[in-house]
Amino acid sequence: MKLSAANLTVPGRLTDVSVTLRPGELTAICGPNGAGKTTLLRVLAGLEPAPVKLGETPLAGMDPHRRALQIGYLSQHAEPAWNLSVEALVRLGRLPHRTSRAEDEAAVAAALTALDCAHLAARGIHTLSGGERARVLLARVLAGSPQWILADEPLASLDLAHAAALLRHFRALADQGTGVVLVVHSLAHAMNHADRVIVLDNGHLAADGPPHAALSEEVIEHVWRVSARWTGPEGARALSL
Ligand SMILES: Nc1ncnc2c1ncn2[C@@H]1O[C@H](COP(=O)(O)OP(=O)(O)OP(=O)(O)O)[C@@H](O)[C@H]1O
Repeated sequence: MKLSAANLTVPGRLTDVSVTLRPGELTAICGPNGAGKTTLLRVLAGLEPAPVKLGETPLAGMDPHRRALQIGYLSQHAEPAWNLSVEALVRLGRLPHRTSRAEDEAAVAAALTALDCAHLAARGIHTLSGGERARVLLARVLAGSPQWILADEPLASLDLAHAAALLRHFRALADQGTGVVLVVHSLAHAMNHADRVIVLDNGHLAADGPPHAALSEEVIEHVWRVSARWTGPEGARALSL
């Protein structure tokens, strides 16, 4: 089912933004600081009142339990209040499901493994490094096996190897039909790994399309006010400033 918003306006934050996101695609949302990326992601996750639809059903009227099964959201500044063990925290991702204990445990184990967190399972979340904590919080989202994953800067605190592994995992999920929507600041990540890029500029939709078009040098100059050149082969492009 598509996730769509038509003529979305959040006063002072988004102006007349229309997007239709498709399952099975990896979509990157890019834009300068304050452009409205987090606001758009939160709205698409149903966390702020707005005319967003999943298929033909308005998110606002959807049963919260059903919505939680469909949409997994990772906040940019998630900070668990309690020092739960990593395993207990990731298990919270199973809360919307009414499945057997064995199924839940299998999903938790798979999510921990996918994010390279299995060795941290018994640790308290407050004892982890920033990057480890970021991986665990994303593992919690993955454990819920949502149809849509909306993640706000999931790569921001990951080292090179974990970022590469996570991008491969997102690609595999998208190829299996999950809708993956990521806020990213690295335009090279968006260019090389996304199927589609949405560019926001000061609350407005500046571009929406395949990466080579949405992140053309002209768009980058216009939106980021930076003169930059793409170099290197397709799939491994680098941005030279
Ligand atoms: N709760 C709020 N109330 C009022 N204004 C807000 C609120 N949250 C964000 N804003 C403003 O809305 C604009 C968009 O913010 P948003 O967090 O969506 O930007 P962003 O593109 O995610 O930025 P960044 O790259 O810095 O994380 C900014 O000008 C911000 O100051």
